[in-house]
Amino acid sequence: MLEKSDIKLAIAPIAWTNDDLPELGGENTFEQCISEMALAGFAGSEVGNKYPRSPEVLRRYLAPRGLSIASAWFSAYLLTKPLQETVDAFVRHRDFLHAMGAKVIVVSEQGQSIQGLQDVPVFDGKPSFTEAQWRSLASGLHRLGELAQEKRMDIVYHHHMGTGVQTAYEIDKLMALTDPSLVSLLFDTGHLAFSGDDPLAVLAKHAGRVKHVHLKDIRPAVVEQVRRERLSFLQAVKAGAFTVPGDGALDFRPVFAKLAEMKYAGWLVVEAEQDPAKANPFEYAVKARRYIREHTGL
Ligand SMILES: O=C1C[C@@H](O)[C@H](O)[C@@H](O)C1=O
Ligand SMILES: [Co+2]
Repeated sequence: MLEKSDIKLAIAPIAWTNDDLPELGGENTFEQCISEMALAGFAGSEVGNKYPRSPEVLRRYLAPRGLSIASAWFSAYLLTKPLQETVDAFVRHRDFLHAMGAKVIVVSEQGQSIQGLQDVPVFDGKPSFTEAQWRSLASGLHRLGELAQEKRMDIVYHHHMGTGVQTAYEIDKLMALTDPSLVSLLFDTGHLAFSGDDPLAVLAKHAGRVKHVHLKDIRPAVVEQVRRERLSFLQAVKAGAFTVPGDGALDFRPVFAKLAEMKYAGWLVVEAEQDPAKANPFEYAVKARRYIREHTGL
């Protein structure tokens, strides 16, 4: 069983306002978003672009609502820009998260990613790294891992649709090429299921590396439509490929059991971007919270 003392539950603001697609939820305010997170029973949040970037100001909004910051996404450009540019941006991001009390930093290589391109089919257009690129990604991540450790933090790599680290095979490769003491893994159920991989198998294989979890469900009929109609990642999001745990096709019970067996301690973050005009973010947050309670007792 997952222990209350080990696990903190968070929800990502992307269900209220989508940073990748600003037209989704542009009308939802920051204060509505964090108030509804707290009301739905969550203790933490990741960071969206409406959040104040001053740690002092952000804390003033979060503390009365009993929320803290679990982490936040960082886009690395290790394969396409001079290392120093990524390092400088990473240090600013790290220091902000450190001031907010977060312990992990979500990192994703975006140099050749197609996740933000509206018209590139996500199943056909993803990059595949050459051996030289894999080596330079690993060495850049080692540098970011060292910088994180200066503040006693860890980087957690986010495998993601439309990127060079999407499939189970690519995750295996990245894990094999990187030093476990410097590079940990973010396990995102929805991206693995979308990709056609078995989330549970990936979790079991890399249990020792997983230090952050995104709980996302999928609607398989929409994923099938994305394949058939050659939609992009953002078109897939708009069409409703993702939803909250308990609302889609994934059975999270074996995932929760595996996390308990491996004595996972850290954040479980509900993260389900979809169109807030179709899927009311507060109602879906409540639905997710209820599902987690029902299946974990948390
Ligand atoms: O963790 C994530 C952050 C988002 O910006 C991203 O596109 C989403 O799919 C995700 O998993
Ligand atoms: Co995620």
